[in-house]
Amino acid sequence: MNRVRILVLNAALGPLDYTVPEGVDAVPGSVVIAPLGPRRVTGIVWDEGRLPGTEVPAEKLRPLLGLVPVPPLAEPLRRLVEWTADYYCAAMASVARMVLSSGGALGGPTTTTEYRLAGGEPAGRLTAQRRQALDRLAGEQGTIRELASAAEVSEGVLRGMVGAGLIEPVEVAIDRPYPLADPDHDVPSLSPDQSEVAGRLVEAVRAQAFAPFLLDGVTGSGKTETYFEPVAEALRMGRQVLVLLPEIALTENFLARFEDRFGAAPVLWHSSLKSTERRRAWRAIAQGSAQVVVGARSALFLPYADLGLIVVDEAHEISFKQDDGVRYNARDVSVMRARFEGLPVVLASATPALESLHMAEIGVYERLELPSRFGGAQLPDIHILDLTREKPPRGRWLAQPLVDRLAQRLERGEQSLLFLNRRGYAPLTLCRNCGHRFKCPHCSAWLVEHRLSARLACHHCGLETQVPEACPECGEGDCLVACGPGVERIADEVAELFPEARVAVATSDTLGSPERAAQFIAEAEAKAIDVIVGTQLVTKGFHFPDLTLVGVVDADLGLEGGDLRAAERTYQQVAQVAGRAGRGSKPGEVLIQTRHKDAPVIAALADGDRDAFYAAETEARRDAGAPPFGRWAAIILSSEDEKEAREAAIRLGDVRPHQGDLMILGPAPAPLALLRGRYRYRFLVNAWRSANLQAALRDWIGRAEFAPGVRVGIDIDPYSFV
Ligand SMILES: Nc1ncnc2c1ncn2[C@@H]1O[C@H](COP(=O)(O)OP(=O)(O)OP(=O)(O)O)[C@@H](O)[C@H]1O
Ligand SMILES: [Zn+2]
Repeated sequence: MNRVRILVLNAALGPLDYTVPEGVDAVPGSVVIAPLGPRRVTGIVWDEGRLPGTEVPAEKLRPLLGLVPVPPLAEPLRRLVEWTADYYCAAMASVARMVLSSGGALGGPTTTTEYRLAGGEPAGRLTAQRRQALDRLAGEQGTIRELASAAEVSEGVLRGMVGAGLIEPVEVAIDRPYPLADPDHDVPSLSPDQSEVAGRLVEAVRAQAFAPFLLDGVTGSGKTETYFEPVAEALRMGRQVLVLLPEIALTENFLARFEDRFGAAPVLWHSSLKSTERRRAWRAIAQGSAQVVVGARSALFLPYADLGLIVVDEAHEISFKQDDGVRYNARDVSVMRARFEGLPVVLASATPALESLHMAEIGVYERLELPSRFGGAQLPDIHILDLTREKPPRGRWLAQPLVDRLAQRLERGEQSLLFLNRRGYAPLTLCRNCGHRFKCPHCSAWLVEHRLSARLACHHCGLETQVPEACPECGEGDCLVACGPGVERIADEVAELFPEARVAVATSDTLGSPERAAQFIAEAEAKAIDVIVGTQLVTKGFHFPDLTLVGVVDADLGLEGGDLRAAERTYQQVAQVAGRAGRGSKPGEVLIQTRHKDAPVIAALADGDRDAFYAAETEARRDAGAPPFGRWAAIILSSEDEKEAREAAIRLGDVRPHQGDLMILGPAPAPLALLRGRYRYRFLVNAWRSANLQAALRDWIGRAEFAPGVRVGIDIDPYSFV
């Protein structure tokens, strides 16, 4: 008799066994519907012998209800699901959910109903809500729910408008094909360096075998143009390509360049896609008609029918690390996927992660270098501005030499970029009268004032409140003081110094949607902006030829706090933002404001001595047994009840393993001791490379018992230490 074991997409359930009814072709990887008590569950038929579970006698098994009409998940993807779950100590079901991440795609129908404005003039007077909907929905099409959120009216209002004929339904085919990309649409002529690198990558695509590359090219060297050639080759071979980008705000720029090169847009994948777009993309990916997919990290787990190449652009970016749900690093999992599938993977960066450089050094990754900027542009001159000597006046943050350079740029009609990695107006607000500090009630964090939206916001849980007129503690009016600068405050300072300058704030608050990002890029390119004040969002990817000055407002900011990669991250951020200067024909200049001009990372930036920085950092990591020489893992215990969290931490501490190859620090209250209403305790584990870290952690946690309100999170290779 034919029985199968399935992986159910519900982490609370173990694997379940079923019989396969006559006529149902269930093979490993098939997505199936199965009965469970009175319910139906979705699952994936797994390979025999690879999902441990208790044997149920055959006569007790129920038959599967049927197959979901999607291609079975291929073997390499099943191995990737297993590997990811095992490596990151996550449930296989949670990983599998990322593969089948478009529930809607699994259903049967091939058309769906969307809505849009019917056009024409409404008869009679409109309610304010209907007016608002008409104003905001021009050019929009989507489900009622999506339109309601776009127009900020209730779904009821829109349904009423459908009834009144103001909004009309449209039948949309889910599987309508995407426009075809043409590998030979507009082929650039590459520089000799670029040609050599591109040639090597094209060869690897043709070879159809696992080959990891580190594409290490200075800012402005044309890494994108270069890796477009192996993309073109994969297209010629009829295979699919995945390009991972760290930030959705960067995609606009990328899409435009992609379209110029290939004559059609790629298929987009990110978390804010509309559900119909998601279904269409998922199905096209699984059927093989999506040629090139550009996406955020979650695109990595999709069921590509015939993948031929993976590119991870800005591969050093920490946003490739997911910090909730399955805590994985898309950069590392990309390499594993390439290995299981047998294909080349390219990690591209001007400031590679130390871990990636190390892999190149020991010969695991092949290193391809682009040592100079494209078109003869020079790397910018870098100067240190010692804030202990050049103090800005009270309440100001830009030292005089930087102000002078800004003035010069404005005079010459060139653009400047000021970088400060802090959103909002001020990181802390307090009452001048009683000293009350505005804190988030759910997190151990200050509320950040955002003047552009007149709100106080918690950057951890998203809480927002209006800025109060009076202090909630002492009741005194007009007594709030902003402490320290955020980008909005720097923008104010520039506006006061140069009232005629056109200043733009560029952060995730102001460039949150693709449309706004596109508008910002268009304005900057048209030189309608003189000074950009931005966070890490503007440090990478952007190419504005007339931008010739970069000011780093506070280079010391990233060095504070307990981040074990602080120096590396500071180096990367400053080097990336410096890389925005002088990309065209005019030379660029960078001023770095710091109070610690002798700190090794600042000195390395000043000397432009990347090799010295990486060498010193490598030695420091070796001494500390830190990655890539040793490994870290974090365990985070949390509960809504402080005492419960603390006791769980103590209990886990009591049963800690004593092994020579593991060092366990903690438990200690996390730096963010309260997050989203949960109290948090942390352990940090430092392991030798040879230790079986995951097995030790699983065994350790398995030995402790926790109250039901306690959550246990394991973070392998953590990037966040809060
Ligand atoms: N072969 C080429 N032909 C024409 N233009 C090119 C070529 N190579 C690069 N460019 C142009 O040079 C500029 C810089 O290239 P690109 O943005 O790809 O650099 P990058 O290496 O990705 O830099 P960064 O790491 O700073 O983002 C872009 O405007 C790009 O279009
Ligand atoms: Zn909060």
